[in-house]
Amino acid sequence: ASRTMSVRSRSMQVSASAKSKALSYESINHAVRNAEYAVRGAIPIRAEQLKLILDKDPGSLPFKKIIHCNIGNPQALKQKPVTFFRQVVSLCTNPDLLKEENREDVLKLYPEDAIERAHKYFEKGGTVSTGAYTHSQGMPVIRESVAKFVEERDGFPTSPDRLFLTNGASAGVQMILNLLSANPKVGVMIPIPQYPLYSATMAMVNGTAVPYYLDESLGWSISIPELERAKEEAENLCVSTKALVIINPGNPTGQCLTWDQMENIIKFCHRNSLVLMADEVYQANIYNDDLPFHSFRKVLKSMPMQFQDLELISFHSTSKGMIGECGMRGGYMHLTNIEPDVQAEIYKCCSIQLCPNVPGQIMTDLMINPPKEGDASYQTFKDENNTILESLKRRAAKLVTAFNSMENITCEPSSGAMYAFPNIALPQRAIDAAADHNVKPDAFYCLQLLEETGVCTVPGSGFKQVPGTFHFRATFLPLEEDFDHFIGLISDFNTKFMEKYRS
Ligand SMILES: Cc1ncc(COP(=O)(O)O)c(CN[C@@H]2CONC2=O)c1O
Repeated sequence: ASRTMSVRSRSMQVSASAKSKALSYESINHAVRNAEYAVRGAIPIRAEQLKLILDKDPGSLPFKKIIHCNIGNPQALKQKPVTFFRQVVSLCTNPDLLKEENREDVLKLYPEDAIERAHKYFEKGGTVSTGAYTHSQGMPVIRESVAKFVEERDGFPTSPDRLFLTNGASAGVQMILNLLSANPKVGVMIPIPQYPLYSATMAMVNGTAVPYYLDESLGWSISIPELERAKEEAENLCVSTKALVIINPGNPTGQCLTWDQMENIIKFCHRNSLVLMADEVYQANIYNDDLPFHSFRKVLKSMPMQFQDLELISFHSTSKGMIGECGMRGGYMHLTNIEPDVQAEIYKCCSIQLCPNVPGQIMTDLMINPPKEGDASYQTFKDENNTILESLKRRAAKLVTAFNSMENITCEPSSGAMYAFPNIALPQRAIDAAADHNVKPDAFYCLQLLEETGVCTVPGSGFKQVPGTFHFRATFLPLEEDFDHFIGLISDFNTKFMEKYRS
């Protein structure tokens, strides 16, 4: 019987391999195949391979570790979580810690205000357990808190019903891009360079990405004539543009918009009947006091009545700021002037996903509603927050200055976000060598940098760029104690690279 079984199972295997697979590269949705996401593309994939080699044989490569500067993932580079936030989330996920009979013991480990805050999520408008599905838009008690945050930040009230908590900003962005892309001739304007969530998602939903170029010579600013040009070019291709994506502060470029620039963008969207998608995930990552963050909602609400029907969708995330809670997958999207029947469709999409994850919802509330002056945990929170902010400011300035001191490299200031995006004037011989290796020139530079130093970055081609220009993106997230070493690795590599390929 066992022999029969083995023959039968072998014959079934043969038949399976002989029959073409139901799921083959050729048979899958080509829209998925067309999507590209360089932040975790070829260079980071190679970095993972090198890491496995180092794990097996530590001395086998010209460096001891990989420095992952390809992704804005602060806690992966040893940034500590904010104490109060993790105290509250841990209290919420272990119900025994909130039982009255355990209070005396729990108070030995947790401050009273953390226990008090944790209870809030299990009261009216909250949940019964972090393991239970919540309202499709997220817990009402948290959406009320976000509405209060928005009103205090902007000076204009909003309703919790216009807020949707999301599994990171990505989930919200993808839902809206999908909703917009009614057919392949619908266009969404996206910045170049851009965070590739946008171009990848537009490919996946069979929409048309309508690129508009940021002006590197003007600090990556957005020009209205360029927006007009891009939209007109799309119209000439019979593409009907429905939305404009703005990332402010910018990723990968780090620029921050001024109030006037934002007003002009709103006017452009209004006169062209475009939905404005405001990606504001880096709103707390502000390093230049002369360029403070303003939300698009605040600017819009401050403008004359004629603009007050502009359709605006704003996105926020727990992945950035001073907290870097990327893995918690928290965030929200905020609808302004979106038609009720369209909001109902967005609600349906959220309901199909059931609900955003509950720890991420709680982290979203903690992000926008941290300890206040007078709370037991306020001083610790304030010290932790300011320490991280001041360090990010120093690292941003230091990395940009370092890039500007390297041969054939120039770099615009990083006034916000988590990245520097230097421009490399690659010698022709390097461009030719890249062609010989069948890789794009800036990818060739990034690959050589990785193979020789362990520093993992993302080539500018992964964010798209003006043809004939070359860039790469590096985060400034390595801890300050490692920062000089990190910069030295890139600087020494660049000197050797330019020496080797100097025309
Ligand atoms: C501009 C922008 N929008 C949205 C997101 C998505 O964030 P969530 O984690 O909330 O989904 C990111 C993440 N930043 C990516 C990830 O790390 N490095 C990056 O460039 C981003 O940079």
